[in-house]
Amino acid sequence: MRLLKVATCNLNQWAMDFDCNLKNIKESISRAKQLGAAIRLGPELEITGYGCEDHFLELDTISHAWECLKELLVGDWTDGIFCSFGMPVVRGSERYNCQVLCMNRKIIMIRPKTCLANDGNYRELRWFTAWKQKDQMVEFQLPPNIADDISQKTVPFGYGFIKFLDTAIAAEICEELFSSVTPHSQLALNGVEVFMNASGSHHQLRKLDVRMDAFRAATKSRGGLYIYSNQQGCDGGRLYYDGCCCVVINGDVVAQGSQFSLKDVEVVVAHVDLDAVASLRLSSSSFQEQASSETTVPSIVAPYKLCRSFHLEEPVSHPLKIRYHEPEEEIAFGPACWLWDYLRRSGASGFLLPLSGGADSSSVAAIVGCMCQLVVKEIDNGDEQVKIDALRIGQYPDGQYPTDSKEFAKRIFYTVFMGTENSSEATRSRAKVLADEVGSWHLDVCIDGVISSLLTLFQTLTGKRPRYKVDGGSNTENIGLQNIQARIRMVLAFMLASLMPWVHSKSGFYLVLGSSNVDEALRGYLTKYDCSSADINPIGSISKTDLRTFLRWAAVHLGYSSLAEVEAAPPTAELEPIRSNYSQLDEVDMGMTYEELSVYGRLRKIFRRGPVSMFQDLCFKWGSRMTPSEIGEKVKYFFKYYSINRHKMTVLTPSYHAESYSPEDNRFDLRQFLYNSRWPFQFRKIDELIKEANGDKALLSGLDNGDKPTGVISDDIGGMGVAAAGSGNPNVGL
Ligand SMILES: Nc1ncnc2c1ncn2[C@@H]1O[C@H](COP(=O)(O)OP(=O)(O)OC[C@H]2O[C@@H]([n+]3cccc(C(=O)O)c3)[C@H](O)[C@@H]2O)[C@@H](O)[C@H]1O
Ligand SMILES: Nc1ncnc2c1ncn2[C@@H]1O[C@H](COP(=O)(O)OP(=O)(O)OP(=O)(O)O)[C@@H](O)[C@H]1O
Ligand SMILES: NC(=O)CC[C@H](N)C(=O)O
Repeated sequence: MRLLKVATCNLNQWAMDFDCNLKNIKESISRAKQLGAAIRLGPELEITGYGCEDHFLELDTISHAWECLKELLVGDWTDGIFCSFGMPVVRGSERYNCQVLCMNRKIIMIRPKTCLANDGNYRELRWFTAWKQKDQMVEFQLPPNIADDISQKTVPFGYGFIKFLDTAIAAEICEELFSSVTPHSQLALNGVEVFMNASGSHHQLRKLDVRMDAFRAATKSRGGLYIYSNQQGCDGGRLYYDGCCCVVINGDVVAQGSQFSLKDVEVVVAHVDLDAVASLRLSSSSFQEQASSETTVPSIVAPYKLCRSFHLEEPVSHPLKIRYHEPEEEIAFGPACWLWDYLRRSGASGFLLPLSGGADSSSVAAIVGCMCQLVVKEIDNGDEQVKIDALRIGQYPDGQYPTDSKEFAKRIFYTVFMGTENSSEATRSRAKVLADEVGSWHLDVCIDGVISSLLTLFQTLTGKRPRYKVDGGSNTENIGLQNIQARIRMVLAFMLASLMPWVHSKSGFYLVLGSSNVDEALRGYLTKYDCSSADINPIGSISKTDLRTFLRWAAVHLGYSSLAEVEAAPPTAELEPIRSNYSQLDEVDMGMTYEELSVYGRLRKIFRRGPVSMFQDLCFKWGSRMTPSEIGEKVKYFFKYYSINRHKMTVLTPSYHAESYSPEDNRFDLRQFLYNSRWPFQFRKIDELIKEANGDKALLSGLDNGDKPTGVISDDIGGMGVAAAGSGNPNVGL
């Protein structure tokens, strides 16, 4: 037997905070050593933090990373433990994203990433070059100050693996695992038994199974020990890195860390028998045949043993059932943890949320409540760092600390209902009841006085006073009157957020939370610079359909029972007067349902459909209940409003990135914002197709929601109901 104990970790790094990152790295090594591990793996670019972005272009960033690495190497950190550290390295005139492999105060090898992540949220090619040379490693000259201090001048650099006396180990860096030609397949045939994947991978709803399936597939038939490490938390941007460090052997998960947590450092270990890997490989004739003819990958020798022979001091790790969160839990915990990191790192004293009693702002209130619950739970579990942060943010007197989530919420969370004559008693009271359940400090204000002052000012200036449509006003007047209310709310929200702490004799400021959802953004059904313009938004990339499912879940599982009523109410902006024969409803106003918007949103972004191909897809999907010309009208209507309002995406409040259908313009869904909203060429094509399909007469039978006409659209494109994280959702891109 070759018994090997390995440790991997989730680290809550912060881009450019080298002290914080180094502290976490040291803590993870200490714990790995205490647990008796022979290997410690950390996340991708852990020394700088993964999300440094253009700071990677600064040479300071590279030299600080070396300075931190030197500190690890001159101390006893790497004594007796093989460590992988993630950091950027400059070689000549190229910058590489590397795993630096060290042991016993020496660098054994530097492995640059060969396949960079450059889709969706990732832009690694902007900062790094992919290492392309696969046939030999090169000699890397260490920076002089490092070389002197660790008495080592050079180190092998490149693609390859390390032959220890009792096993062979290689790095595989994040995206490489998901690429078409994976390093691990070639390395396994070269005899590599242990793979160390350092990753910087963000949370996306229902994505975890894609990752877990990849680890299992990498090792199930060809055998192998796969160790995965990831960042966890908000490292300074819109992404939440979702940890889930784990260890997999021959397709079985034997250790799995948390996906959502407030901890700065989480270390998991596994104790495995590497002979199980050798034995599986030797039982496969095809593996041996292919191994015997595989091109030789460069390797270097490290004269150390990492394994122990048979002993009974500790059992080997057994296969575990993989833990997947339900999507509703993902919506609660991911944004809650992201908010906590943001809050404690921003220097703010809490959050302020304009709470309308509607589905969106109520979801945000529930997420903040969930954050408070997690904080109290973590303090209860003995997490000192969470306690220190909570005491500081909550400004507790000496000797007191949070023991109750509602009490904590009262200190750090203001909610404010800003009613007008157009608000209903139902929404006002729903806001109040939910605030009581969550524990926030709730304010209820009437802003009619401010609105009428503005209108009087306008009248003095122009001699005219706009009227609502129901009172005989034009469309322009109607929109103008709505937008005044919406924008005043934004101004008032920021005013309260900066001055309420002063009113309550507290220091600091509160961050304003936004609560617009992805569908409203996509359709542009929001006022530019209204209450959707906030400091940060935890639900900005989540669809209304998913939020409603979340509300039903949260009513039960977070204990905020009033959310069930919030969910059941029809969505309304309450910006127009309510009359016996009129009340404003979102779906009527928008000219489409939220469910339809979800379908358009997914087809547009995830399936990269333009107007014409979206029309074609929807003919298959909706063909049994709508005519092609009806579908054509719907598609045109959607694209018209999408394009008219695309400019609003340029100023969208920074949002937690949770979904691959997000229309967020700044980092993820990069598009122009001035369109010809008549789409003349595309709409003409749709008209031609309708004509060819014989217009209104052509009804396709047997093809509806559940059918998958083109093999592209899955039947869950409308929302969360169907697929949970572990159920193999085909819609998630990594
Ligand atoms: N191409 C372009 N590039 C850059 N900017 C452009 C632009 N076209 C217009 N604009 C600007 O955008 C303005 C129009 O946008 P905006 O001011 O938002 O106004 P608008 O989109 O006309 O109206 C807001 C809509 O949101 C709805 N709504 C629903 C629910 C809630 C809320 C709420 O806020 O609570 C609002 C409301 O009913 C109304 O239909 C123009 O006046 C102009 O300043
Ligand atoms: N009466 C109100 N009091 C406080 N805030 C409000 C009020 N009306 C709207 N807001 C704020 O403005 C945001 C946008 O308003 P909108 O009417 O579009 O609501 P929404 O996006 O449907 O959200 P909700 O479902 O929370 O009403 C809301 O999410 C909320 O934060
Ligand atoms: N850092 C990376 O290489 C990211 C890879 C991949 N797209 C992921 O999300 O996991």
